[in-house]
Amino acid sequence: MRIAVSGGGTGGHIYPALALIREIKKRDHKASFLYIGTENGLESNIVPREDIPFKSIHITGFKRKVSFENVKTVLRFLKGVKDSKRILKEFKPDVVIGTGGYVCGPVVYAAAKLGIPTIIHEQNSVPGLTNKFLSRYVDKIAVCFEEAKPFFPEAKTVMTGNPRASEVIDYKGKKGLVSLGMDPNKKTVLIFGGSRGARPINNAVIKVLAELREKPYQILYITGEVHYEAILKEIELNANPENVVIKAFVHNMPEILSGIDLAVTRAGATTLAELTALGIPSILIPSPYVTDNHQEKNARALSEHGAADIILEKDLTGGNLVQMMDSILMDPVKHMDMKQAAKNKGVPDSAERLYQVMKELKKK
Ligand SMILES: CC(=O)N[C@H]1[C@@H](OP(=O)(O)OP(=O)(O)OC[C@H]2O[C@@H](n3ccc(=O)[nH]c3=O)[C@H](O)[C@@H]2O)O[C@H](CO)[C@@H](O)[C@@H]1O
Repeated sequence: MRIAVSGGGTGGHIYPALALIREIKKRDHKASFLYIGTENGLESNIVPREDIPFKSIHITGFKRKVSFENVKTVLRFLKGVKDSKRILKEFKPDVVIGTGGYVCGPVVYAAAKLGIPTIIHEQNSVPGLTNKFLSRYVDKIAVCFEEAKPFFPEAKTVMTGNPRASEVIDYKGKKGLVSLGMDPNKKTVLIFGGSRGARPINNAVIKVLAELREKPYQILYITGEVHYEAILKEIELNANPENVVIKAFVHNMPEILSGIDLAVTRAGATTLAELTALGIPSILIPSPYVTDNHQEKNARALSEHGAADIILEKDLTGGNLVQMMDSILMDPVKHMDMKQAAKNKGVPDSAERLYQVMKELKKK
């Protein structure tokens, strides 16, 4: 099968696409792939590491307010459609799949207009603008939350889950933590603010760094690439406790996740798919800056089942974060219950489900 994939901007849209490609490679050795992204999204850094052919188009997202920028965006969209058509005609895919981010708009729209079978993958409980727009033109819409279904035409929509769930369950043990110099015999908390990091989470963590030194657990704290240098400068004064390892970004997240006991994070949908597939309890601090507040809805879909605790950003302090981490890690019964509840929400066979949808589309 020849498959063109498009998804970008942030990790939450890129990693599901890569996980799907990885799954298909295992099952169809002859499959070939083309990834279409932008030069300024995280995809231009992440995808080439995976040895997948990468082409870029130039496109920007719509501003929600009326502005002249939007006129330029429409022009760029039309140019993006033209460029996508040229790339697609050359590659001749059997199926085109979009995994979110505004780059998918022109690519998947162009594919639909060329009569190529198309799918969009919506990771969130509330769809973004691009997927709402594309849902009219595509053949299938794959979703990860029951809550997302009502936003799309029923006949086209299918529940697959997020392929990243299938990728992370292939990793076992604490090799990833040990490679960072961490102790495999200690309980571990992973703190990160999604794929780009989150300043409010960083602010809260920095304030309690010294206090964390006394804890019987260790912490892997990922700041996000753009915040890293500033954070290091800020904590020079406090000195970094030995049980806290600080990184800007890790490229081997599945290897890390298999070894952790608790995650403190934003409520990005791909992160949640990973945590639930592995049955990892979490403290979620949803970003309030996303479309339709979808992260809080993602988070509630877990917390309502006991799989996660939520701290809203407006209530976040270093103090209540540490208190909540302690209350989960120091209470084995609560920890076990949350693990089980998280696992119950996981969809570990997502990649296979999505691949089936693609195969059926190709047959038609
Ligand atoms: C601000 C914004 O618009 N965020 C959206 C974006 O989030 P974002 O890109 O942060 O997405 P997620 O939290 O869903 O996924 C982050 C991904 O990056 C990986 N990772 C993270 C840190 C690191 O050091 N290494 C690493 O590999 C995680 O394991 C995960 O696979 O896409 C998500 C999925 O559509 C949405 O739910 C989020 O609302």
